[in-house]
Formats: sequence, C-alpha cells, structure tokens
Amino acid sequence: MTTTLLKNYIGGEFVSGCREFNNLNPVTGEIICQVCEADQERVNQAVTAAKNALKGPWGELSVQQRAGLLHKVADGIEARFDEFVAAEMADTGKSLQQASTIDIPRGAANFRVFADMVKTASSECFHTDTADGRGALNYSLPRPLGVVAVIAPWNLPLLLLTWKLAPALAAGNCIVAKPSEETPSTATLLAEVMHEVGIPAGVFNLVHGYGPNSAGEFLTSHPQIDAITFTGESRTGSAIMRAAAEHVKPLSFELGGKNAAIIFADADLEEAVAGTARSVFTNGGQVCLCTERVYVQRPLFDTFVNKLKAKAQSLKIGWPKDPDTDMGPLISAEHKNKVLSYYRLAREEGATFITGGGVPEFGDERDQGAWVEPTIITGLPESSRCVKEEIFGPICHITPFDTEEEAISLANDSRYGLAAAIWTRDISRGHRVAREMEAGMVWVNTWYLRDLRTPFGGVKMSGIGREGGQHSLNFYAEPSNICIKL
Ligand SMILES: NC(=O)c1ccc[n+]([C@@H]2O[C@H](COP(=O)([O-])OP(=O)(O)OC[C@H]3O[C@@H](n4cnc5c(N)ncnc54)[C@H](O)[C@@H]3O)[C@@H](O)[C@H]2O)c1
Ligand SMILES: O=C/C=C/C=C(\O)C(=O)O
Repeated sequence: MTTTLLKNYIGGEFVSGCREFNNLNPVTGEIICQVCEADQERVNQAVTAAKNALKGPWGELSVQQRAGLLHKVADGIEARFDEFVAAEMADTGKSLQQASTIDIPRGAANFRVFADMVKTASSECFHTDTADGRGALNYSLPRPLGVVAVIAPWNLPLLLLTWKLAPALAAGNCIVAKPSEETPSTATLLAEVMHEVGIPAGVFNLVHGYGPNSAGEFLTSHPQIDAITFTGESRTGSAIMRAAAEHVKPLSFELGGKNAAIIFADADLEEAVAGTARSVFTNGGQVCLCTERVYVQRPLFDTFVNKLKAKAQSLKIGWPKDPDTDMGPLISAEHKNKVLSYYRLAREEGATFITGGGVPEFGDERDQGAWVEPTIITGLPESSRCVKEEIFGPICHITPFDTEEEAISLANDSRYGLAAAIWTRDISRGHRVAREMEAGMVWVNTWYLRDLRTPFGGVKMSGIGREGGQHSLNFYAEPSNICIKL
C-alpha cells in the first residue's frame, strides 16, 4: 500500500476529511492502517458524482470502449498482483495460497468475463402481425439501471466486490461501492487501478465505513441510488430491504447459508473426505458456500468421521505467508467470539467433539489474534441451534442417515438454501438427489467448482435473484421495448 490512511474515492479524487477507524490484522490483532469513514455528506457527493458520470463520460462511450477499459482494469490488477495479495492477506489473515490462487485471480477474471459478454450480448426481436398486413417490429434495448450501490462482505473481499461491480459497469451503470469495514484495502487498491487505467471520474466511487448509521445505511437509503446489490448476512439483507422499500429499488441479494453435504455409501471415500474437508475448512469456513451440515449414509459413518477427523487434524494452521499454511485466523476478535460461543453452545446442547472445539496456542503474538481450531461435532438433534444457524467458522456437524429420502429431507430442513454437495458414484442418483435439493447451487462429486456463466444465488433466506453470466447482465440492465410500426 502506498498510504497508511485509506481514503474514499469520489469523483476521481481520493478524499479524507471524515472520522477515521482502525483496520486490524486478525493474525495478531495489530493495527494495519487507518481508514476514512464516509459520512452522509461524502456519500451524497459520491452519489452525485456517479449521477453526473452516467449521462456524461460513461454513457457516451461505445460498448467496445467500455469493455476495453474493463479489460485494462483486469490488467491493472494483475500488474499489481503482489500488492493485492499482500493487502488481502493483511486484512483477512487468509493464506498466501488462497489469496494468490482464488481471491485475486478471480478479481481480474470477473472484469474480463463481463467485458467480453457485454460485447457479444444480443437482444430480443419480434416480428408482430398487424391487421393492415404491414406488421410491426418489436425489439428490446438494454439500458443501465443508473447508479448502483454495491455493498460487499469481508470473507472474499475483492472477489465478491468485483463479482458485482464488473457486470454493473459492463452494463453501463455508475457505482458507489462500500467494502466491509473489516476489509477496506483491496477495494482502495482497486480504486487506484481504476484511476490509473483511465476509468472516467465519477464512474466508480468508493466509500468506506460501517453499516448502520454509517456509509452502508446512508447509501442504501439514498433516494438517488437506483439499485442495490448486496452480499452479506441474511439479517443485513432484511435491514437493506427495509431501507430500500421507500424508493422501491431493485435488489440483488446473495446472503447466508447452512449448506449440507450428503455422502452416500457408494461414494469414492477418499474424494468425498478430501472434498468435504475443503468444503468445511476453506477460508476457515468463512465462505457462504461452506458445508456446515454433513449427512453420511450409515455403513460409511464411522469410517468417514475418522477420516475427516484425520484431515482436520492434519490442516496446517499458521502464518498466512507460509506457503504450506492451510488455514488462517477468523476475520476478527468479534467473529472469533461468535464462533466460540457456538462451540460452547454445542457442548451445552450435548455434542460429541470429534476434534477441535478450542483455540490453538502458538506462544507468540498470534495468541492475540482471532484463531480457532477446526472442529467436527456429532450427536446433536437436528433441531439444535448449532445445526440450524449459520456459524460461519471451521466447523461441521455430522449426522448418519439410512435412505435417500431421509437424506433429502434432512438436507432440505433449513431456512437457508444456498448450496449443497452430493457424493456418490451412482450418477443417476446424483441427478435425482440434486434435483430435489432446495438450494440455488448443487455440486455432485465436487465443491465450489465455478463457471462464471452459470446462475449463482440462493433460495429461501439465502438470497434474491441470480447473478453470473447473462443473469448478472439481466439484473444490471433493464430492457426497454421499442415497437416500430412498419
Ligand atoms: N450468498 C453469498 O454469495 C454470500 C457470499 C459471501 C458472504 N455471504 C454471507 O455474508 C456473511 C458474512 O459477511 P459479513 O459479516 O461481512 O456480512 P454483513 O451483512 O455483516 O456485512 C456485509 C456488508 O454490509 C454492510 N452493512 C451492514 N449492515 C448494513 C446496513 N444496515 N445497511 C447497509 N449496509 C450494511 C457491512 O458494512 C458490509 O459492508 C455471512 O452470512 C455469509 O454467508 C454470502
Ligand atoms: O462467500 C461466498 C462466496 C461466493 C462466491 C462467489 O460469488 C463466486 O465465486 O462468484
């Protein structure tokens, strides 16, 4: 980073002038830098700058020119790849391995995929019969929504911010983005890249701050914002819906999950164990798609539990920069307290701890950080809070089942419906069970294998709408129909 004070980026300028808050590294709890919190006035300025750019420099560009600039943003991220990786690691404590193979490459890929899509997008056209025999031509013209508020969480900061930002820009909108208060650094680097590559002033604006009574709420309740796209907790989604209701704004929500994995007795055991370990412990369990409920067919139950335990115990918990580190800390002391409160609750609810349940001890400055142990529990009733509520940490509960019907009904017994994973060698069963899952995304014999053109989102309390490929462009641009009488 070139500065130890992260500023807001408004109308093409880096601006401070508001209150400051600390950005902490969860590995040790030390302060990384200060961040300028945007107040109501700053948010107003950002929205005005975006409105002005909409009809001005951004609206005047051809689709080819816009897409060309978005490719330059992707190139700009790659040109400063190491800085982005270091910033993401510092804010989150995630491993070098993860930041450099998932988070930052996807940040660049998100711009490329939507820049390319928008260049080749087609629109509907209908030839309509009329009584005079001459007919009419109906065609639809996609138009940007206007100024879009993009509100992102802390778990995959650059990946999730750009997942929304890139299609919104590709579709011709102007943006006011707010990253999580926990992870302001890569968003600020991205603003520098936007500036360097010549994204016109006001097209992309960045405001820092918290949610309630801060930049988040100022943005979502702003009358000049035309749409809100949000990733985060379901409860925050409800608050944003209330704020957006007054001005009837379009919403796209990617929210929480309590995702199930079903392991049938005919599964490839080694693959199922390795895949489930990945789906439970990646990013310390802090991925919305992570598995927190595992259902294992009874003949395989004890073997599977023992093998998953061995995997969990072999995970290297350590300094993020060590190339062989598998798992870093949680995002913050506050989140550590939340996850540990579920570990305590599990004990009170009568769970058996197969492994974990505590806090690792290092004997160095990491003992002030936000670390918890990877944890596997069994023996809880399905109605217990630890099986029902999203914990968002490196923990799963494993339950045995006997029949396919039982597994389906257990997996679907949730208020959430984001993702599911099914492990079986019987591909007919894979199809059959996948179809029954009340979830937006189902993986069979894999987990988090992404194709950015596919619909991404959740059912029930896990979200509203779909993003990904054309689904993103459908949200970020609305068609006007034009009817020409021939
Ligand atoms: N479905 C998905 O694709 C997906 C992806 C990632 C994370 N998540 C979910 O996100 C959660 C973890 O992220 P988090 O803790 O950062 O979520 P969060 O809801 O606490 O915060 C997300 C963002 O919303 C802002 N915010 C909070 N309250 C607000 C308000 N009242 N008005 C406007 N903005 C507000 C925050 O400052 C932050 O930028 C988990 O529940 C996880 O499942 C879902
Ligand atoms: O934490 C949630 C992860 C979401 C992942 C994506 O949105 C993606 O891979 O596009």
